[in-house]
Amino acid sequence: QPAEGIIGTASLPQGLRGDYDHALADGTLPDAVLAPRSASDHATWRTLVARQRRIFPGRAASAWLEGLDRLRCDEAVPRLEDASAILRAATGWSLVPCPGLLPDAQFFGLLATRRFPVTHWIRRPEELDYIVEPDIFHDFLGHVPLLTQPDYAEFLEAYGHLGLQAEKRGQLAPLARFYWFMVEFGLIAEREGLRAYGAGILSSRTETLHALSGTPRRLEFDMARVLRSTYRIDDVQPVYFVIRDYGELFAAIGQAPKLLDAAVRADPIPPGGQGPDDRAWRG
Ligand SMILES: C[C@H](O)[C@H](O)C1=Nc2c(nc(N)[nH]c2=O)NC1
Ligand SMILES: [Fe+3]
Repeated sequence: QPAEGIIGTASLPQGLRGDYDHALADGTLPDAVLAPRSASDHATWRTLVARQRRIFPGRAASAWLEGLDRLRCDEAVPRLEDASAILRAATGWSLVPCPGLLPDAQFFGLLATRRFPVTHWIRRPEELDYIVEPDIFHDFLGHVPLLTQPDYAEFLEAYGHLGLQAEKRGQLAPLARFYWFMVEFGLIAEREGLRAYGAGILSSRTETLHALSGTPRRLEFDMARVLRSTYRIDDVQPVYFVIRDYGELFAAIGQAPKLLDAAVRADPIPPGGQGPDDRAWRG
């Protein structure tokens, strides 16, 4: 059973790519140590963006697509300071370079100060379809566009604060599940139809096609259900949760303190399993 969520550095998977030796106490990388971009890096980036752009119409959430367009990042690996200038003006967020996956405490600490950590390295050309760890394509294209949307921006900061508290109370496993289903693999019901806003979906061609296909189950978002739902990290998701607006995520954070305790004690629901009162999303 793949491990759920990352608790402390100790459980950071071995052999992670990325320059952890030069990482600062808050998990970020100083500009001076950042490897320059090669022509092949920019070519890999352009190929990945162009491939996703072809399947975004009718699948990607409108606020996310507007954010992507505002970031003007189709032609080359983006410079974080350029994107940060746009984000600061929109929602006060900014981007910081990091070596890769960070221990939860550092990760939550950055989110709580409206700084989103973006992995510096980019996958190799022969890894276009799948990589295990997040690279700059997943972190930037997947997570950054929606940081221009005020409700979502407010929610992710609140999630950071909640994460710092939850760590003290040993409630990280259910909170990692919330991040997985509602930040990485979230769907939203828009007037024009069902759309994806999750970073793990929109940065993967396979998952984008699968999430909006007839195959997976889709349930109405329910915080208590999500906090009990375990997941596989090495395959497309069998079940997704659907929100109706980004304000629902911020409201759920408000509910979390009382639900986290119950979730820690409750039996986890296996990936793709049945919940006690699942409400299928009927569109
Ligand atoms: C918090 C979340 O559940 C998950 O464990 C983590 N995600 C990330 C992380 N670190 C980075 N850089 N990016 C993530 O998405 N550390 C922990
Ligand atoms: Fe991610």
